[in-house]
Amino acid sequence: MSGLAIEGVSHDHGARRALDAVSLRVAPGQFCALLGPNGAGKSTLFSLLTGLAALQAGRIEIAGHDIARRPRAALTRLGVVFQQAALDPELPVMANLRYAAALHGIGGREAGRRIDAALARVSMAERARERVRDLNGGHRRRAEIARALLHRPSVLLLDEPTVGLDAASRAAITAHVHDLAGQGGLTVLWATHLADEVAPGDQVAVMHRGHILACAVARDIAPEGDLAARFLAMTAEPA
Ligand SMILES: Nc1ncnc2c1ncn2[C@@H]1O[C@H](COP(=O)(O)OP(=O)(O)OP(=O)(O)O)[C@@H](O)[C@H]1O
Repeated sequence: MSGLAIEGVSHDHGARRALDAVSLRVAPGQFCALLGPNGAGKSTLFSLLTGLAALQAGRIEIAGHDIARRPRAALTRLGVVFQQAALDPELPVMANLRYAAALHGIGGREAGRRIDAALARVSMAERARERVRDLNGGHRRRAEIARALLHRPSVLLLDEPTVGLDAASRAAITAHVHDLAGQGGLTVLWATHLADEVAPGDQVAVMHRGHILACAVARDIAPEGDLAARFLAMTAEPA
């Protein structure tokens, strides 16, 4: 399948099991929230999806390419927005994106076209000439998302992309990325510990202590509509 497939992935950090037989499928064009408290294993899963850590057990396919057997093919289909900023704050958005495009071997007019398109997708076209340092937190994150779209990935990973943002910026980024999936056809895996970033029609994988506890449409996990309360109940630690 051309979305994202994770099958039976287990991972140990020394004696500590961080992931235990994790399986998850995200269909093409679907937005999936990976919802887990601190220590659930989200970062470990992301490091496997991005090829930063080697798979110990199980299988990962990105847009139909097995990450262990065809890492290059798999990783070129993947866009990643890391928690840490990937843009140079002293440079304008445009210069940052030209550099990022060059890293993908994209230059000249094609780079200009891709940058314009990527910025337009996150409503940032008018900020191309501003220095990253001068942008507010929400616009910085949107510029990071534009960077991740330059090579036209089919799967986009975002690792807690709203950390440190105010409520309005959080809502704007969440809406933009939902649009990238719904209208743009991107497959999105969005790691968060905030249930209010999930729309009722989103797929949600609830993760806790290295396990996927539930994977379904949000309104099926919390039929009364209170996903935050349901999430807390599912992941509550004994007092
Ligand atoms: N390098 C490491 N060495 C040892 N244990 C680790 C290492 N990285 C993660 N762990 C442990 O693995 C488990 C999963 O951690 P991970 O960082 O993947 O979770 P997370 O859901 O991303 O949490 P957070 O939101 O706090 O980053 C935790 O128990 C953590 O302490």
